[in-house]
Amino acid sequence: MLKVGDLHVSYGNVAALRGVSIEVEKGEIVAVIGPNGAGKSTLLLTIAGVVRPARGSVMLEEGSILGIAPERLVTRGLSLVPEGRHIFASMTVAENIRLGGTGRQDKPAVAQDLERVLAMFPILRQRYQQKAGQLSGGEQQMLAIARAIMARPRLLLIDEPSLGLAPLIVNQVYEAVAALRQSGVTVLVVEQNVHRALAVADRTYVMNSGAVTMAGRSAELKSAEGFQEAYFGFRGAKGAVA
Ligand SMILES: Nc1ncnc2c1ncn2[C@@H]1O[C@H](COP(=O)(O)OP(=O)(O)OP(=O)(O)O)[C@@H](O)[C@H]1O
Repeated sequence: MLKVGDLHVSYGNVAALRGVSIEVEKGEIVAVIGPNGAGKSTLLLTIAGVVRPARGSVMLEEGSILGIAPERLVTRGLSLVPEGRHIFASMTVAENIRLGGTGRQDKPAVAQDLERVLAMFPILRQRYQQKAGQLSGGEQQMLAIARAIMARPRLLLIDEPSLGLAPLIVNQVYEAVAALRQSGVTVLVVEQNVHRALAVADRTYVMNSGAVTMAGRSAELKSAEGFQEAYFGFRGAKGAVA
């Protein structure tokens, strides 16, 4: 579904990605974990066409998508839920959700998808006519995911869905992410919360200082030899990754 090869990205003289390669198979949930500043968001933003790499390749289903603008990538089946959600606070929940389907011609299917996201996030149905700015952080995260789903992505990129949310709300958000698999959406999620990422993802990449330092099946990764070093970049205290 997605093949990223040898990506190099710099912001001025800060090297954010130093030769990152990852692959995501159709139907998988794949996580990218790593500490602050590892380059996780930069990786997602580069795949989504927001940031231009100095070098490397990004292939979506065999075709290069490098240099294609984010709004055009949506029509190619790739949507991004950015960190910080970026919902429109002064618009209603309904208006925000409908924005995700803008540009789609298949109106009956849009109506079906609307029902699907409201079934997935019942709280959004309850808050349907409220201003999005009145929602809690967790509800806004759900709204951002719902809006992205309305574009019918085949590949959904999600940046730090648990950021700043209470554990109970994080559960709901992650239940929704897990449920996306049933609707045939492939997911690449960036997460600082190692426990959540490993619980939801089939496979996980560990990043540190702009490079992939470890990768494997999530179930095996946490207890794998060298995981602490891969995550922290040095031998961290045993059990330090929660
Ligand atoms: N717009 C920018 N301008 C300059 N440097 C940046 C910019 N965005 C990110 N960086 C730097 O690039 C590196 C990678 O940052 P990035 O946000 O991709 O990491 P991250 O793993 O997503 O971290 P976090 O979890 O804190 O968002 C860091 O050193 C960061 O300071």
